[in-house]
Amino acid sequence: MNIALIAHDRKKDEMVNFIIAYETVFENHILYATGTTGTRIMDVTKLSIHRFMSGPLGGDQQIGAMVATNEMDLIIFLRDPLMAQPHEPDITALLRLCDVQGIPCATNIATAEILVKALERGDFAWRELVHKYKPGEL
Ligand SMILES: O=C(CO)COP(=O)(O)O
Repeated sequence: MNIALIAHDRKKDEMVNFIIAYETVFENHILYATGTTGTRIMDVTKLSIHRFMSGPLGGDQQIGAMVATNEMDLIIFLRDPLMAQPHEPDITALLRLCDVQGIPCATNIATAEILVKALERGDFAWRELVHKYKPGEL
């Protein structure tokens, strides 16, 4: 399963602690992240993560491109709802694309926990079928 991990600055500690708690689940999947989030997680876990650009430099858009082509299966995006971001249009675009493609996207830790437990149970196994098709074929 392709999973994207993204956290705004004041949510990064929460993200890191969350990933540590569920490292044994995440180690079975292909992980992607925006630049700084990925570095922070790799610093404290054994996980290997493909890092895109930092969010403000286009990382959200790069993950959005994978969503657009239906290659991303699940996103955990711990947004900071109390601080304006310079790249707000990119964030909105990514969330919109998740709705376009019907991709599960948790924007807070409570939802993230539910999605990870579902992932652990195999509830998203049907997504593997999607990978058999080229972008646009479905
Ligand atoms: O800004 C972000 C997402 O919108 C996150 O980017 P970083 O992980 O590079 O801090």
